[in-house]
Amino acid sequence: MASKNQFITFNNGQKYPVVGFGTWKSKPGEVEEAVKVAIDTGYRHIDCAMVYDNENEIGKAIKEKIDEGVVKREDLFITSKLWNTFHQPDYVETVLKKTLSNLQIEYLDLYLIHWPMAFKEGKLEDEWFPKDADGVTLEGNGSYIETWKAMENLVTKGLVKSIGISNFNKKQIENILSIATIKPVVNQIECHPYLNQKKLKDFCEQNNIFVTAYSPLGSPDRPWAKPEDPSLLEDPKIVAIAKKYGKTTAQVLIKYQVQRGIIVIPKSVTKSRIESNFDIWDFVLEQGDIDAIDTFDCNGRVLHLNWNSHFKDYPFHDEY
Ligand SMILES: NC(=O)C1=CN([C@@H]2O[C@H](COP(=O)(O)OP(=O)(O)OC[C@H]3O[C@@H](n4cnc5c(N)ncnc54)[C@H](OP(=O)(O)O)[C@@H]3O)[C@@H](O)[C@H]2O)C=CC1
Ligand SMILES: CC(=O)C(C)=O
Repeated sequence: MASKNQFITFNNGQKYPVVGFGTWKSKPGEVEEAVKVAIDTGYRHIDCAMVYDNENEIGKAIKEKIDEGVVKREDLFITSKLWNTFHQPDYVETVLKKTLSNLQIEYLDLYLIHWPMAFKEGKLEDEWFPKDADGVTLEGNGSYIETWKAMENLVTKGLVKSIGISNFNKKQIENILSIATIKPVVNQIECHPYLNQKKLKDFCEQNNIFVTAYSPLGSPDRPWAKPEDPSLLEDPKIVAIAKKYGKTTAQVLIKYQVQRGIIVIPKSVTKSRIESNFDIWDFVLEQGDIDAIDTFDCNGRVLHLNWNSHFKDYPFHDEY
């Protein structure tokens, strides 16, 4: 199994592995083993979030691999995200420290504001999705601008190496850039052939911000998926391209992002898939195939969280 990876360089000089390992929906009981397999396979970039409710187990896997001597802490690139109930600036450091303690590490390589929108402010023991009696998600007073200032303090204190954003649209990025002392290094967004994010990617690149593609395989295990939804992994056009290279559709979907200069974080808890998703270094998609895949865009967003579309900072009303 090839264990090489490509690295990109953020606007602050930090190098980061292009292919990372997703952990949303990886359940306690399976995620520890999955992260160990990932590290053994050669992944060094692990994408976490407090809201995934599994950082404790990921921390155990990381500690075990460091204790075994398989990796050193400085070989790993660990990302986590500040959840929407924690946009109050005074609380940001406390929440980050809880993530560090769950992951059993002293610093994060990258910390993201998970969404621009603020939910009703909470504490660590509270609900991740606070709702009223009718089940409607409650908006908070937090502002991502104030949150960003608190994120900058984490860099100054050495608790995180880089900071970034996730699910931000163009206008929201402009708002951050207009007040930032420390600029975001990435915007982590949904990105795959059905939603290739060309315009937002171009805008991010013009501002020296990398895009990280989440749900690069179309997130088939998202909790709200319906049997009749289109399946990216089984799309005959992508299957045909995969056959041409003798690769799996997942390998083509991952390599498509790498060749576009996009960081990509596929998730799996299946050993053979964890390994094959990382085994993408021995082929190059021809430009004609990349151009063809670019035409599959159909604004096919799967992670719209549209039950929050009444929030002032809901990001998906704008074109991009
Ligand atoms: N910032 C944000 O708001 C968000 C961030 N993310 C991050 O991005 C990561 C990836 O996105 P995610 O939504 O999980 O979905 P992905 O697009 O990575 O798809 C994961 C699904 O694909 C399956 N799969 C993985 N590899 C293969 C393969 N080779 N062949 C067939 N099926 C495969 C997995 O199954 P199995 O596990 O059973 O092998 C799982 O069901 C997340 O885990 C998370 O870390 C995701 C959503 C939002
Ligand atoms: C999966 C995820 O990151 C969400 C729902 O924000």
